[in-house]
Formats: sequence, C-alpha cells, structure tokens
Amino acid sequence: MKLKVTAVDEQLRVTYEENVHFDTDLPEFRTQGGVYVHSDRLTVTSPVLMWVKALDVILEKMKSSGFNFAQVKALSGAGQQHGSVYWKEGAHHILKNLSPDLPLHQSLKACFSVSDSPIWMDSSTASQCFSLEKTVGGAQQLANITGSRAYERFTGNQIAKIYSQNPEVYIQTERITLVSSFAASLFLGDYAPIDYSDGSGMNLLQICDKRWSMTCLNACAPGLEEKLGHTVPSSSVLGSIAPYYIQRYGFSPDCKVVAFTGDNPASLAGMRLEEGDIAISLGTSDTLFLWIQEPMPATEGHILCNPVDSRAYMALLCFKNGSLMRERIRDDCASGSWDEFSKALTSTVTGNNGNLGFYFDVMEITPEAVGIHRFNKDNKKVPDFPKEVEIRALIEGQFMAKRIHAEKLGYKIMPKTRILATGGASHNKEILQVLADVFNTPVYTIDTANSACLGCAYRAIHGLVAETSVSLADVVKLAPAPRLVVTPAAEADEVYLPLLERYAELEQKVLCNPTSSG
Ligand SMILES: Nc1ncnc2c1ncn2[C@@H]1O[C@H](COP(=O)(O)OP(=O)(O)O)[C@@H](O)[C@H]1O
Ligand SMILES: O=C(CO)[C@@H](O)[C@H](O)COP(=O)(O)O
Repeated sequence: MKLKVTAVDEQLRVTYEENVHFDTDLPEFRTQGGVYVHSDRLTVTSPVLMWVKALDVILEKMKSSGFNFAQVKALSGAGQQHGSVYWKEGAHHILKNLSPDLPLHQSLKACFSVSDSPIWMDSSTASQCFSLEKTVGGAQQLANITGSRAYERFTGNQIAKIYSQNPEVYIQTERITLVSSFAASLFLGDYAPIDYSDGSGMNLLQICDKRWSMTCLNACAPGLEEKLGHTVPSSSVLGSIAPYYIQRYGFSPDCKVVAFTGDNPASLAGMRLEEGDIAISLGTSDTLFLWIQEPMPATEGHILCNPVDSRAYMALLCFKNGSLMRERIRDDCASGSWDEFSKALTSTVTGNNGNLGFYFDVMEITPEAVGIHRFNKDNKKVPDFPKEVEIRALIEGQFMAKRIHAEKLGYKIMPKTRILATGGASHNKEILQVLADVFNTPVYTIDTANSACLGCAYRAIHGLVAETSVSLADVVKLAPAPRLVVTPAAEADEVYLPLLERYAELEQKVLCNPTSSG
C-alpha cells in the first residue's frame, strides 16, 4: 500500500511531495491474517493498523526532513473509495485522548473490531447485492436512489456481509468510517463525518438530497445510521487539528481539517476538470470520470455527488484490470521493462492489423467479464499473439473499452474535448499516444501524476473560503494549466471507428452473464 503527501504554498506551487510504500508481506503484518494473494495491491483486505503506521512513518519522515508543520493552514486528504474501517466500542475515548508520546499505531492498536479492512478489490458480496436490489425494487431503482446499481465493492454490501457473517463483531462496532473519513478522524482526533462525494460510493446515500436512504440502511444491517454518523458537503471544515499533532509535530492550533473524500473525487479536483473534458486515471485501477450537471443513473457506471460543487455530480467508470494487468503483460512480454513495453507500442501499427483482445486477469467491473480473449482480424478466437501484438492489443483494448462505455453513459466527444490523464501510467507517452488515437482527442497531463493528493491540497485551501461561495475554480485559477502531451494521428478515426464497432460486438461474447442487467 502507498501513502502520499503533497503540500502547496499560497501561489499553488507544489512545495513537498512524499510517497511511502508499505509491503503487506512484512512479518509484523502477516500475523494480522487476511487474504494476501501475491502482492500488497492484490489483497481484498488491508490491515487497518498498517494504514495508521504508514501515517506515523510519513509524519516522522517529514519531521526529520525539516518540514514546517506550523505553516499548514488547512489539510485534507483522500482514501481509496469503498473500503471501510470498523471502530470498536470504547475507541472514541482513545481517539480523543491521543498521547503525544506515542506513535498513533500504538495508541490505536486495540481500537478496531475488524483488523483487516475490506477494500475496493473485494467482490465477494454478490448475495448481499442481490438482496439490496430486491429490497428497493431492482437494479435501476437502486441506481436511481444511490447513483449505482449494487456493486460488490460498495460499502453497504460490505457492511451487510460483515453483519451477516459476524453479527457479534458488528454489534461491538461503535462507528464505521470510509477510508477517507477514517484518515480524517485520525487528524481530527474525533470521528469525522463522511463527505457527500465518497458517501455516494456506498449504495446507501440518496444522491438527490444527500441523506441516507433508510430503506438501504435497513436492508444492510440494523442500527446502521448511528454507526455511520451524518454526512457533510465535501468542502466542509470539520474542525481544528487534534492537540496530538500540535504537541508532537508542531502544527498550528489554527490548522483546519477539511473533509476528506474518495481518491477519484479528489482527482477530479486536482485535475480542475472543465465541461466537455474527460479525465482518465491510470492508477492501480483505471477510472474514467466526467463532471456532469444532471444525474442520469444507469445500471452501468456510477453517479457520485460532485466533490467541489454540491449542486453538481460526477460520472465514474471503474476498470479493475488496469495497471496490474499491464504489469503482468509487461512481465510476460517485455522482460518487466516499461521501455521495452513502450517500444512494442511504437513498433506496431495503429489498429494492430485488426488483432484485438480482452485482458481480464480478475473479474472486470466494466464489463462484467473475466479471462483473456484474443481475436484475429477475421473475428476468430486465437490462443496467443506475438509479444508486440499482445502489448498493443492490451492497450488498444483497454482504451476502446473506455470509449465505448463512456459513450454508453451518454458522453460525446466534441471538437473541444480534452483528455486529462493521471495516475502512474500517465508517465508513459507511448501509452498516452494510443489513448489519444483511440479517442481521436488530444491528451493532457498535469505536472504530478498524484492528482488525488494535489486535489486535496486544493480542496484544503478551498475549504477555508467555501462558505463564502467562492468556487474551487476561482481558488486555483493561478495553478499551472494542464500540459499537452500527445495529439491523435491523422488516420486515427478511420482506423478505430470500425474497430470500436467490432470490439463492442465481441464484448458480448466474453461477458460472464450476457442476460444480466450490467
Ligand atoms: N512508465 C510507466 N508505464 C506504465 N505504467 C507505469 C509506469 N510507471 C508506473 N506505472 C504504473 O503506475 C501504477 C501506479 O500508479 P498510481 O497512480 O501510483 O497508483 P494508485 O492508483 O495506487 O495511486 C503502477 O502499478 C505501475 O504499473
Ligand atoms: O473502486 C474504485 C472506484 O470506484 C477504485 O478506483 C478505487 O477507488 C481504487 O483506486 P486506485 O487506487 O486504483 O486509483
């Protein structure tokens, strides 16, 4: 797992960036149990104390590098969406009385009723999803209420699973936070409310009036409203930083904690999306998001409350087989080297001579399919491709899926459309060239691939003035504009329009359950 920090000054210049990488295979964490399949990012749970320890490590590192905590006027943050943290009875008292002499993970070691927190990678809650949709009258009805049909990784279904398998653990839990509100709670020294935007990734919040849906709460577990607390606009100031940080690290008592949110909403803020833009994050998962005014929930994709403007919304598509899938093909076909991987993209032709593929090592979210499926130019299924063709088929396939599913959501590419790319793979220009070609649209990046972190620094500044109706766009208008990285090749549309049609038709063949609602 990773923990990242970005600090900006009043001129919005990035003054500090830090990444701490933690390996869940460390012996001290192995004793926590949980499912560790190969590497830290393929887990479906994460030891919550490890997150706390990562925060201890990063704060100590900043302190020893001379970071001036006293200058921080406001802080905010983001967490991977949908994960949840379960605070045991009595934890509130400990959280409110943190001793500045101890690292956080020591004070909080007995605070969690579930030591391995479920995270977004989990897809084991199909029966809870089925029952939630049934209770409200179907998948579309649930989407109308909460912005999404039932998804296995969404928090309501994860809570329902914990309640049904371990009712005594659920009963011992006094508070349930998302990863984002969990991290905010650590800084606040108190339980932090869930913000509207991350809250809308739970299958529990009514996206129209931003209140919990009592029908959904009751369908998941009893007494849930009390355990979740209330929700707040994403730009709310939650309070001042806890005395612990003032005494141990020298923060100013005036430093404000602004509501934390999900990683994708935070990226939307960091990328300063404008109408017509499309943001694509190529992180562990691939996500695609849009700023929208009118929500039109469907049984594919998600509508979330907008993190920077409470009257607006964002549409989100999530693809589970993102960087981890690219890494696997890089290791199999390019000796583990991104340079070699990129060379394969430049040495093969746009459109891959009609060869295309679907690459889903794990059950995909959009579309619901699994396995590796390769087709030659005559639409015949083939068992393998030469290495270079394999690499291009993977990248073209990933981006064709994004365009097809974004268009299904009603998105139209217009002459002024820009793609704003972020996440680790946005460092790779050859990958971005394929993205530009498939969408026939120029691709821009911002100076950091850590757009979620940067977005939270912007949101922290905005939080200080949000109550006076100043918009985030106004606050960050002096920040550097996105940089043009690649433009589409002249023949892009001619090559990809017919391929996109073929890809969409072939997708039906690889779906796990073509008759399901999505
Ligand atoms: N040059 C590169 N080309 C392609 N992918 C890359 C490159 N550099 C890093 N990545 C990918 O970026 C991923 C990490 O992205 P990041 O945005 O940090 O992830 P997260 O979503 O966990 O925050 C890694 O898994 C790696 O596969
Ligand atoms: O499930 C989703 C969005 O719905 C994922 O996007 C998670 O939010 C994880 O993000 P990354 O760390 O992979 O960017």
